Amino acid sequence: MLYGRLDDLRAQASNRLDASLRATGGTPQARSERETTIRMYTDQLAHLSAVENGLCFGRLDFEAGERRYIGRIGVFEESGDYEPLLIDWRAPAARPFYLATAASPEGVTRRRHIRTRSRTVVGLDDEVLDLTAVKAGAHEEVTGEAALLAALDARRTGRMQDIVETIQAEQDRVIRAEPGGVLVVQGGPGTGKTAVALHRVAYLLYTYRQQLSTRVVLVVGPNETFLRYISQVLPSLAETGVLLGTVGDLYPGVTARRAESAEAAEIKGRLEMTDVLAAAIRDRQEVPDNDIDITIEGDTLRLDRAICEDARAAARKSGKLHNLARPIFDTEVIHALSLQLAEKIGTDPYADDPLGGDDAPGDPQVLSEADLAEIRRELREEPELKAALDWMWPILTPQKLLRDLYASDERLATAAPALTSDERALLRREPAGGWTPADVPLLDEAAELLGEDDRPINALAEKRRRERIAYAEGALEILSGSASLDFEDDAESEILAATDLLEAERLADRHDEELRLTPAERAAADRKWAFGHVVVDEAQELSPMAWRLLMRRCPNRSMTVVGDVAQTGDLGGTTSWEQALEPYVDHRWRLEELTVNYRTPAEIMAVGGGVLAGIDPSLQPPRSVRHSGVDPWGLRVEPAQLDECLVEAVLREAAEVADGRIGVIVPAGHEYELGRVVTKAVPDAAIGEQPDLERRVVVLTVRQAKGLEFDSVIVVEPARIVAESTRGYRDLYVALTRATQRLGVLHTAPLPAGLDGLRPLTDGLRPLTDGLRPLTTEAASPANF
Ligand SMILES: Nc1ncnc2c1ncn2[C@@H]1O[C@H](COP(=O)(O)OP(=O)(O)OP(=O)(O)O)[C@@H](O)[C@H]1O
Repeated sequence: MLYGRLDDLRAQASNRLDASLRATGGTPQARSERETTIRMYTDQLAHLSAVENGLCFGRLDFEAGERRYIGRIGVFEESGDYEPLLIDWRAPAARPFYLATAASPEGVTRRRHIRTRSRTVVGLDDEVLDLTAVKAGAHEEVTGEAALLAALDARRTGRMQDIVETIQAEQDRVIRAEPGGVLVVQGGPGTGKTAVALHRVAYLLYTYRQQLSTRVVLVVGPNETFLRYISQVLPSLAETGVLLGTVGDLYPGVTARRAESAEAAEIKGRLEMTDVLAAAIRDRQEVPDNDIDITIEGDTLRLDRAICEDARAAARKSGKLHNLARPIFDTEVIHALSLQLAEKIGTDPYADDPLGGDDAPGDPQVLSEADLAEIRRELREEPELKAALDWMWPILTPQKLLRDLYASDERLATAAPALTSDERALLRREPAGGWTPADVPLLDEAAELLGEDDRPINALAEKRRRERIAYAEGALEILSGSASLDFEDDAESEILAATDLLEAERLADRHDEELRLTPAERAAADRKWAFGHVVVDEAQELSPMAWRLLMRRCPNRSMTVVGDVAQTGDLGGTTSWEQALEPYVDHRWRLEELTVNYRTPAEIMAVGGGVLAGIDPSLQPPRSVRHSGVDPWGLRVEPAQLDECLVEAVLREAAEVADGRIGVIVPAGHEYELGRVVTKAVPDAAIGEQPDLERRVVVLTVRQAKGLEFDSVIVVEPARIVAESTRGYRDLYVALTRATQRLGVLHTAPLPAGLDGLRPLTDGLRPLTDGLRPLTTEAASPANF
């Protein structure tokens, strides 16, 4: 019945779309409306297709006999009272599905999880919400335990899946929290922070669609690979129109793919770079050491240091941004030079009047104000002077400012005296070669400090608009035919002309809309876009400069910030939310903590916990929701055997996880060398900048593995991972917590401190496991769905 209704809705949308596509011609307004309709029905069809799988996944039975079905979207009866057939998981009426417990049943007597494959029910899990029926050993904090464990034990696919069927109570609270202000969601590895953040976006769009769909929600992730990994989640929840990006993507027109050292990125991320940029701009406001002679109409004028210094002081004092202050600088210089000329002319009683003025010779006021204006105009056109002005106060783009700064030891020394010479050397680079992600917040900051002179762009836009109005007026004239000619009365025809013009303007604006992009596309192209809500994932990795950029994009401070300060790997990242957020919102941010680890089985988390204790004994690892029954293994080998053993380990893990995914996490800089070793045995293993996560085996660094997960993980050379960064132990903690089932550690050097919970493989690389063991499962018969 539900799928029948879904098919009807699809057929309806499809017919309407066809009709809109078939329609042709019409007024510009009709065409524009058709465009909107086509977009609307296309979106509707995409939404209805997205919910095909798992359309209905839950049922609630209430004490009073009421029954509610919970699903991915709301579906209503076609006629009558439009009774809900299926309740959208985000609607308040669906909430007991996630919150009701035996201790607090909210009127619910039974919660049913319905598992489907295509359109067929393949399993039901019932929970009777009655304290007397609670089974010994069941987890009280977990709702829908059987369905949850089935989801957690499922093989990974290389793409993150939605969790809409098994959202847990502590996650539900975060998902449905009010959108205002900054909400920080802190949680250890695998606590569902990413999943929660994405479901929160879907919830906010459902609840506040009007405001958010036009202002757009921005989701920021740590890298491209991660964004691809999560990219299916929102579409599977029938939500599109959200902008996903890294901080490096947030400067329109710049693609930040250049690599650089972690140390250089850290320096660029420091807050003091705002002072460096401000100083770099001041450094571009130069005065000449020697006087510059400008010849105009046979007279030589002297552009001396004093004139330039006064002009510079006046332009700086204006308080305008660099590019916007240039006209002031020009005016001051030109004014001083024109006075020089006036003085020359005025003090030479025998001079011919060069400008044909009619002042009497000998009169000190030989030039009229009009003459002076003419002189100034001529001076403005003088190429020599123009070149001098361009040199002294150049109009700068952020790109030029930064490129020139990095390319010059002198400029760096002047702008960044507080950095050590070694630090400045890390910033030094030749202009060609593109931008790094850490450059992007600096470009953004520079754009703010330089100011954009948008007058030429506005003038062009206005010109285009007028052309379109003229065109639309023409179109209207043709449409209205001779109607306006029938008016005899002058006044009336004037009124008509005015309304015509209004209509023409409206049509011109409509025409603009016709060419329009979706709000998300417009947001991506606009540096000054103010997003309706911003979600930051792996937020602990953001540098202070990156925070500044994001706060600029979110002036209403409606943000969800998710991360784990124990997992910070970037040298410029934060280990304190307080420190990161205080400059922008002071103490006005809320903290929610997620405490249950859904990804990593308890055996693996015990190993991770040992490393975490070494990082900071006050940090608690999250509680794992399940055991796997498989202890993580460790194998020390001779360096000469490493390649061979790595291949063996990969093959054996592949056999263990059948069609699951294996992640081989290696020290940075060794991904290609070890990747080649692996690809010899597994030719389609993925390596590289943006590895394909859907391949069975992926070789990657910790930085690339951030936020990802695999059925089985092999960590290679942990001591080297620790040694390569001052945050090496945190990196190791991240690496150890990527597995959903199995973990192995292969090493040639002694293990780093804290990593002593591994089971040594004394007998080589024989298969170890007796399989995963979920804690409890309870299945009801699929018959009575
Ligand atoms: N309620 C849930 N039901 C089913 N699966 C869940 C649930 N919560 C989390 N998971 C699963 O647990 C895994 C970890 O979730 P997620 O990646 O969101 O965690 P995280 O806190 O962002 O981890 P990390 O900090 O390590 O990146 C994912 O596979 C996710 O689908």
